[in-house]
Amino acid sequence: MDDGAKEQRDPAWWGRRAWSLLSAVRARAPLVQCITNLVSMDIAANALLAAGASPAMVHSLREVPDFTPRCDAVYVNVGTLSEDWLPSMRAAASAGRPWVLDPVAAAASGFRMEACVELLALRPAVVRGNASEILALADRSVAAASNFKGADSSHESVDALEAAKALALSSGAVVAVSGAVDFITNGEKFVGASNGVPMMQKITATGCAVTALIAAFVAIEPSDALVAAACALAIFGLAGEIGMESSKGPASLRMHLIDTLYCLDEETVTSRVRIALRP
Ligand SMILES: Nc1ncnc2c1ncn2[C@@H]1O[C@H](COP(=O)(O)OP(=O)(O)O)[C@@H](O)[C@H]1O
Ligand SMILES: Cc1ncsc1CCOP(=O)(O)O
Ligand SMILES: [Mg+2]
Repeated sequence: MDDGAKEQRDPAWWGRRAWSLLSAVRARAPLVQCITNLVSMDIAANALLAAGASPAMVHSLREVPDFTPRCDAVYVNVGTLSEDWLPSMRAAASAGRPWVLDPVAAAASGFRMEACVELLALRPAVVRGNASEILALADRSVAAASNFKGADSSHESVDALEAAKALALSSGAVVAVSGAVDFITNGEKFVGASNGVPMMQKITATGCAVTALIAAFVAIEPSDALVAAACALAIFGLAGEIGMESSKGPASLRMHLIDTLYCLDEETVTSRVRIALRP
């Protein structure tokens, strides 16, 4: 077992790591370029701001040479992919900044799957998807199944563990599968983050927002994308958990989740983040 793995067997270590990364995001306000889908722009930008980062929804190809090199991280999301945006995604992903991919509804079409596969070859630090997206991407398969649900998952995160491992090994990226338990792997280690509430699935683009948050954490910790991704997922889930205590349904949860993300303090993060290295 390496030294990192020894530390990571201690749940309290994760609480301290999550707090130190959130504090660093607040202190350093990393600039995150987001080339993300039209549905998610608002919640992703608000989640980044509430966490202390600076979002910039900049997607013109002509702005990439000037703008992207000045960013601390890049977030690419194919949720409302079009021919026009793919060149910007390629260029931003190739600009030498750490970047993160959200393969929304990867199996929706051959065009989308090919785009995801091409982007994967540009070495994202992290790929975060729901279980159906990670299963499809690992297989490079376009949906034939009758239970295909587009941007929503028709699988549990635990169903995609092997796929996540294979995808991490074939791409070199850290792969995060979200769900009741979020699983994060580099192909060797598996970490589980179990904060969150099921109602988060009833708010559109929560997955996109947490991938944006992963990009902000990767900006702070580019050399350990596994830790960055696990801590971002747990922090976002914790904000959902606490936000749910004051919410009646998806719309109020959206508001309370963002407020909670903004207000999280050291005591709450260190005592309530639930991350564990899996055997
Ligand atoms: N059953 C669940 N219980 C707790 N949290 C969940 C559950 N399902 C999803 N989440 C959380 O909701 C967020 C979005 O995940 P998910 O719904 O899997 O992504 P997507 O929106 O891309 O389909 C993540 O933070 C995840 O941890
Ligand atoms: C509904 C929808 N349609 C295209 S992108 C999108 C949002 C998907 O968000 P998430 O992946 O977080 O569910
Ligand atoms: Mg998604």
